[in-house]
Amino acid sequence: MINCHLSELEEEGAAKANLFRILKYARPEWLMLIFATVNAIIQGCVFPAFSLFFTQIIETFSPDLNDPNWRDKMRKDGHFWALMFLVLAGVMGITMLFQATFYGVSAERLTKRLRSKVFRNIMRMDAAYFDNPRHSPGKISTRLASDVPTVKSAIDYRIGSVFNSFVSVSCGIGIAFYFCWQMALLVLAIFPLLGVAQGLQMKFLAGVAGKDAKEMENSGKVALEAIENIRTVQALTLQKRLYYHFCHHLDRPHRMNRRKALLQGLSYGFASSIFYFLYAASFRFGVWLIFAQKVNNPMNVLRTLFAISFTAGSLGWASAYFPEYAKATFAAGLIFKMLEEEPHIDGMTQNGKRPKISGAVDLIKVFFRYPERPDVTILEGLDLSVKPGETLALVGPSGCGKSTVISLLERFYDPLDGAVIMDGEDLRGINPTWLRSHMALVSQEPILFDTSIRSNIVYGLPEGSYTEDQIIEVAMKANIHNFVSQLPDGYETRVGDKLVQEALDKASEGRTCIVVAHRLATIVNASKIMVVKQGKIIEMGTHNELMQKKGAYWALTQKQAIKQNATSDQESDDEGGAAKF
Ligand SMILES: Nc1ncnc2c1ncn2[C@@H]1O[C@H](COP(=O)(O)OP(=O)(O)OP(=O)(O)O)[C@@H](O)[C@H]1O
Repeated sequence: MINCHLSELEEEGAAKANLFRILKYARPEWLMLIFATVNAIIQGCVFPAFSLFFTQIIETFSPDLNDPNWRDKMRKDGHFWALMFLVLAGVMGITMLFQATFYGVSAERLTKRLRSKVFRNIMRMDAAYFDNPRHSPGKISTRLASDVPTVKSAIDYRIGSVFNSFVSVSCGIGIAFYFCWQMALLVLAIFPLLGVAQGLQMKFLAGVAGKDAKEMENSGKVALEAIENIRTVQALTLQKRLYYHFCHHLDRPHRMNRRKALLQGLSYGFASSIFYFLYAASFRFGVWLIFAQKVNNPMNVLRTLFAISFTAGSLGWASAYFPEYAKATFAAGLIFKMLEEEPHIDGMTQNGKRPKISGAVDLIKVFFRYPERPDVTILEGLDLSVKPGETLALVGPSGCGKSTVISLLERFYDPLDGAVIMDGEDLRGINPTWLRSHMALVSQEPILFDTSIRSNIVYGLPEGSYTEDQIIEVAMKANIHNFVSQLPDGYETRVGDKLVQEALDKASEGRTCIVVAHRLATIVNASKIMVVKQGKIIEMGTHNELMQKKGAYWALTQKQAIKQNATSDQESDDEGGAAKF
């Protein structure tokens, strides 16, 4: 997991973020975090207090039976210390409640803010950003879905246990040295052994788990491939061979699991016996200290021992925070890098001019390469000019750069050299939202069949398998029923690219129109036709002019006529190669 994040960080050119950077993003939650931390600190005092109270209870229940008032004393002390435990219960409950709530709420608020900020920043990005495979939809959605929530574990309730345990252990050590420093030194010398034993155990288990997972993955791969290609497997009678192959891969991880069980047992046994060894050594030493008259109150030996051993347990909870924190720093590194990324063309900026747009378009000596294909020049000094209200058709072989011209006009990309000018203004100076709101981009692929609306809805269904009501229900769900009902022919209105062309012709009245046409029949009436080849305009004129010229355009029309004849039997000809050059 960590290795995978490390390589991702390198790929993204990001660095691990630390707690302070994460906290910087959690600024609005600071007050809540401080309040939760104060509670964690107060809670940290509960265990040291408990260790002291515990000794007092032992003392209360070991009365001096020669004292005639021992019953009264025990009753009084018993009630008092019971009350003290009640106080601890209250403090523990309240501090836990506040900690869990306020750390939890802060973590959720941070996650929500980060998620929306990351998404907003993604929305600002330009087309080149999305062309990059590192920003594929899968990667971006993983960042939003899993990496953002991982960041929150740096400031959720687990961080409370770190403060809590720090306070707890410090107070425990303080109490221990206060009551019997010799004993404190001994206990502190032995305690790290317990930590070492547990640490070794964790490390050893993690190591084995890594190799194990890899082996298991191999056997899983065999199973997956075999099942996916079961027909081939059966046809070639490979079942037996695959079975042995699968078992072979299983063998190693399961053998390791058995070994792991034994080693796990050994390390658990070792770690837990160390705990009692600590007590054994401490009591033995305590007795020696008392008889050597180094301690005058025997109870102080217990106070010292309990102070450290009761508080040290909290270190275990605190240690649960660090692996989560490590993951959070990686995830935060990736997320913060995404937040810091600045688009070359900011799709949501408020900056830029908002000139009156009448639709005069000029491309002046435009050079362009896609950032993801820097070695291929798509446009090589392309010049183009359209007056307001004119219709310009771009024709040319597939891949010659027609759609690229549209992308530059929409300012999805900026040219490498030259300029795209709208009404005398370089696009780079115009506010992108303003620019785009004055344009309509209509896809060239018709998505409807050239028949009635009714037939489009029931397309492919056998006659009689649907009712009139069902057709209307579907149209209502698609929110087109009202629109369709208002048409003169209602559900019998013919749709399809003929109608689409009509609608486009109407919509383009009085507007500048740049058409990337695959079917030349659709552009015969264009005010200007330009033929693009190898990133340049090689021919320009009206349909009649270009036909008379008998050049590249004429050649294209001839090619299309031949192809169209060849495919005339097909119902839909638009996407069927014939229309494409
Ligand atoms: N985002 C991109 N990144 C890299 N290369 C691209 C990108 N978009 C298009 N291209 C390549 O740029 C060249 C020009 O593409 P463009 O879409 O402008 O051609 P076209 O003339 O519109 O083609 P068609 O008639 O097939 O739609 C093609 O080789 C295409 O593969």
